Amino acid sequence: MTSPQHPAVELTAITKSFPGRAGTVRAVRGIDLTIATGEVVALLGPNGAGKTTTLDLLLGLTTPTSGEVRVLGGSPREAVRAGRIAAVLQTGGLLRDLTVRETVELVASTYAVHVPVEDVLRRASLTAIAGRRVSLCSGGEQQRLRFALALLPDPELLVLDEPTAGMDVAARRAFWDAMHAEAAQGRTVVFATHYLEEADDFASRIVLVAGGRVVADGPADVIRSTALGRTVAARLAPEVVGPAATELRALAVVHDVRVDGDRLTVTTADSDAVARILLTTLDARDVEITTGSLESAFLTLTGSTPSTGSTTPATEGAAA
Ligand SMILES: Nc1ncnc2c1ncn2[C@@H]1O[C@H](COP(=O)(O)OP(=O)(O)OP(=O)(O)O)[C@@H](O)[C@H]1O
Repeated sequence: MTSPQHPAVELTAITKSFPGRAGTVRAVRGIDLTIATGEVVALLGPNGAGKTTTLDLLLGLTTPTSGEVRVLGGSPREAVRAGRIAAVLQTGGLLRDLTVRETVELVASTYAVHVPVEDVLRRASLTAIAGRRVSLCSGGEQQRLRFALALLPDPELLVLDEPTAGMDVAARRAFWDAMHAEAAQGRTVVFATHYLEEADDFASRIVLVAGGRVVADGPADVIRSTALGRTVAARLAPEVVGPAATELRALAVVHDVRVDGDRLTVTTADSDAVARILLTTLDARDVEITTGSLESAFLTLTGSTPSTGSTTPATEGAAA
């Protein structure tokens, strides 16, 4: 299924601008991104971060203003034409009067070669509702139908734009269960999401996008520690707490020290060093090291919240 000699995705110095009433909207402002075959990558970012534009570039639905997009070693259009890349987009053409199976059969008839219809229905957990009219399907079921359609050409790369938007928790879980099975087959999956938990739970790598740029890229725990460092908490003898807080605040690797009774909580870039001091020179008890939440990391890195974020792309050429 794979072309190991090429990365699945190579974006080099990509920019994309759109003309807008208030001037040029710079939706993507210089993204370099390489995604290896078999990776499951979340593009996580607030509204207007440039996620959809980036996915559109991968799918050849739009071309970059500058820079180069390579997909599976060729152009996006070549990959789409060969059925090597497929997408589940937020909206898009389902015929309401057809049943689920009829929809899959219709789209299958447009491919010279495709995966058997019953196979994709099963993989998208649609077999039980294959006879249901599309107009009677829930939003989650319609997304699973779009997913089934994306599986028909047996793509190497699946691109999903907020595939679970509007789904309840159970529907979201069912959707990702189906996606997990596809990823386990070695398919590369790139998806955009506002949901931190979704990125954290499902992706092996998170690319945090804000204002048309990549602001962090790595496993969720790396992103957390980049943004926040870690927290070391411990209990100390009451007479030691005050001087210990002063001593720790003086260290360059310490961001913050909070005192609550005999408990000290230290936010630091070097939790090992702080734990060592607490244990060896301050005789601390109950030492705990934790990483911050991804939610806080997101706030620190992008300056906005993931689901209600208001990071706006820069405009230029407008009278300020
Ligand atoms: N065709 C277009 N014409 C003008 N501006 C556009 C166009 N497409 C996108 N934009 C603008 O570019 C910016 C980035 O949009 P994009 O849809 O890529 O962000 P996003 O991260 O996917 O946001 P959301 O999470 O809200 O879908 C936004 O300010 C958007 O309004």
